[in-house]
Amino acid sequence: MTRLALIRHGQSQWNLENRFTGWVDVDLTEKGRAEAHKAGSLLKDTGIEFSACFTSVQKRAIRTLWMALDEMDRMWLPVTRAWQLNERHYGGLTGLNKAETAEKHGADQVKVWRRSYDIPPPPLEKGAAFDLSKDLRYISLGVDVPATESLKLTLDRVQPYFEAEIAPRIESGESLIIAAHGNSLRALVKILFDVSNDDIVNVEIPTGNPLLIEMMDGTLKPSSARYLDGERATDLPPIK
Ligand SMILES: O=C(O)[C@H](O)COP(=O)(O)O
Repeated sequence: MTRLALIRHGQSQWNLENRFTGWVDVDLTEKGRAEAHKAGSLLKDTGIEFSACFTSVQKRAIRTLWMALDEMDRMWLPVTRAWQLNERHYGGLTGLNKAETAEKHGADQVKVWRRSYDIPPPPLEKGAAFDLSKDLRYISLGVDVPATESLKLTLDRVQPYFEAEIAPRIESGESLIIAAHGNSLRALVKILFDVSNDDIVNVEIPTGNPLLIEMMDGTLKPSSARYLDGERATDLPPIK
């Protein structure tokens, strides 16, 4: 049986402050670190041997993976860091408080920006605060930092990477871990569970709670899926 474990990073400092984060490289809170440790403990209890891990180039996901692997006593596993697994870029909303933004623009508009499939937040102005186009990691990777991303634009960078680098290894029978972000994982869930553009609005990924997906051998088709921390589980799309 091939498994894929998806882990959204533990609570971040800006999750705690309820601020739109996107590509800003905030770290985990103490609660987020505890969530990462618990994620590792839950994965260890499954007894599953994973062969490799993938994460983003953002420290909240990288550190979550490190701490989970530490709990699993598997820190030696290969880890690939890919910008394609970064959180969705929140554009001009980056750094703003989500509640204040809802007061200013209306809760419905914020829900559209946060959870709709193809409507991006307003773009971030070049040179504005949180403009990461001069960030050394993206310059060294030759990445053109987006001004904003809808979930569709996020999926348009996640999917090719997943299909090129991760899917073939799952199809060959490897069990893998992906530690990433709320919206880059929503993109992956949309792909794996064939979720419609309308239904993806209702998919939420909890922090630091491994989503363990069992795949039909040799395929990318989920046969079962569950969050390992049942008390913090959110609704999953149906398996078709
Ligand atoms: O980027 C962020 O603000 C969070 O990591 C995800 O935010 P969201 O749940 O509002 O999409």
